[in-house]
Amino acid sequence: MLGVWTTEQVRAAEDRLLARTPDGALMRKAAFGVATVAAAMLRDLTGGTAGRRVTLLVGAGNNGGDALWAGATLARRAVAVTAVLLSPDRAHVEGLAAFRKAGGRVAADLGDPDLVIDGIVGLSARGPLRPAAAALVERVEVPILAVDLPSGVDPDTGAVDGPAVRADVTVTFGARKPVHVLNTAHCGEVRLVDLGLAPELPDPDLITLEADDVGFAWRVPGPSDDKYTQGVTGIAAGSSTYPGAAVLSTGAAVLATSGMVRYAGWAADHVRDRWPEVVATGTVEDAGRVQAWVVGPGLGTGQTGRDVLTAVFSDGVPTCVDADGITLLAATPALWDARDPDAPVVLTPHAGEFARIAEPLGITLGADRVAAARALAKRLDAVVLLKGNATVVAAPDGRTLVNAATSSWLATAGSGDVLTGLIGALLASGLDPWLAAGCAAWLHVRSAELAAHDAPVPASLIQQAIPAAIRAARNLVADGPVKP
Ligand SMILES: NC(=O)C1=CN([C@@H]2O[C@H](COP(=O)(O)OP(=O)(O)OC[C@H]3O[C@@H](n4cnc5c(N)ncnc54)[C@H](O)[C@@H]3O)[C@@H](O)[C@H]2O)[C@@H](O)CC1
Ligand SMILES: [K+]
Repeated sequence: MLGVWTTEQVRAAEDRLLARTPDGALMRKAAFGVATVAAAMLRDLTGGTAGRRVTLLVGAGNNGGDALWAGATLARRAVAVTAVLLSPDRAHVEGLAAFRKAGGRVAADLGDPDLVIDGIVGLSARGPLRPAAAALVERVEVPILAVDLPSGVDPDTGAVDGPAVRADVTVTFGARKPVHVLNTAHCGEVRLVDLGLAPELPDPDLITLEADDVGFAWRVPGPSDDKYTQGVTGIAAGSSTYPGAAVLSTGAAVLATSGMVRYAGWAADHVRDRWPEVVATGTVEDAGRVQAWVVGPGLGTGQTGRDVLTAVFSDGVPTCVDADGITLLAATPALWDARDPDAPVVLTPHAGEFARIAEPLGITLGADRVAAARALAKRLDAVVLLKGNATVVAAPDGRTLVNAATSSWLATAGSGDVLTGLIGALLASGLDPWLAAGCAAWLHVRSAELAAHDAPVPASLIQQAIPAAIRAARNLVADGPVKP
């Protein structure tokens, strides 16, 4: 599990650390980390460092100071370093002096570099790149290393509202900030330089799950388990128009649990044909006992859908509501009345579904996706999994995790149905609903990575990669769930 802290939290922690650290020591440590990564990138790109060319884009604050100190270190290693000062009067004084002393050169233009270091703006960034910086960045044709964060991207929301740096690698300091998990497309690979900040940091604002967290959370059957004790997942999905949604979500649940899966709905024959191990019936009432329900994928938004949702809620078990289920709740809020207040609900909207259900409640999906997901989770007393390139999962109590996509191959028809089935299986296994949604999101991304191999991948192949993704997560957990 990796922690993520807001810029306000990081700033306060840095102030406490700075108070007991010699002047300039933290900046030099940060800059040394930048120089080390820059040298490694140069070696990868060109086979060496001596005589290679690096251009620094230097803004007005300490972020530019980091770049200048890093430039000084590189210049001492015989790299030809040029600095373009975007605010020459406000450039970091000590950093600039060290840079010049080491043999760095100040110039008005980019030159012809092998690598560019973005030290335009860091933690204090507000809004997109200003025109002069934007014009320079637009002309960069070589890899970019961003200092702390890619300039022009909002540090706390990852939002981009105009010109911004798209980095290949971002070297950040002390703690990950929200931008690093919310906008991996602009950050590229994120490296963290340890500044010794940990003792000063409060509890993280967000977390992001790693493979071993997911492996640890996955329920492994013991010798006394049978098909019922591991949790039975119920799937109420599909219609004559969308039988495929039923097959995809049910199959994902089958592959994600060694317990049992029941299906209730129109597509029972389709489901049985593809997944003979599923106990399939026509209605929720006939389905038998389950420990969690999935409701919504391909369900339709008419009276049948409303009846199914009501029947599922009346069962009083943890429930994941997706797709048409969300649209139904948005159109007919009275459907919530059937919910047992003690039974957790997980909602899995994409941006459009989020707007549908949240806007009537006065919650809009703006640049701050974390704030929006948290507000809706609290308001509806439900876990909200907001889909997107970075998936945000907020619990009603405020716990929030972000799962960053590593590519966009998951954005394919039916992919959401697979995710829903995974969530259902994890809910049925008794996992905390927030963690269940987070682990499912992680596994979904991993399955797509394994299935895609840098090519388009249909949802049915993402589904087939589920066992391999579970194995990848579980392999990191020695002898089962023993993590302290
Ligand atoms: N505080 C510390 O202990 C440390 C800070 N470090 C560095 O210091 C950075 C923060 O430095 P600062 O607080 O001086 O601020 P920045 O360097 O982030 O920003 C400097 C100034 O740029 C201007 N600015 C804001 N948005 C802009 C935009 N879109 N385009 C152009 N200019 C813009 C503002 O006037 C702002 O005050 C961190 O990101 C990190 O790189 C590191 O040296 C590690 C230690
Ligand atoms: K930067």
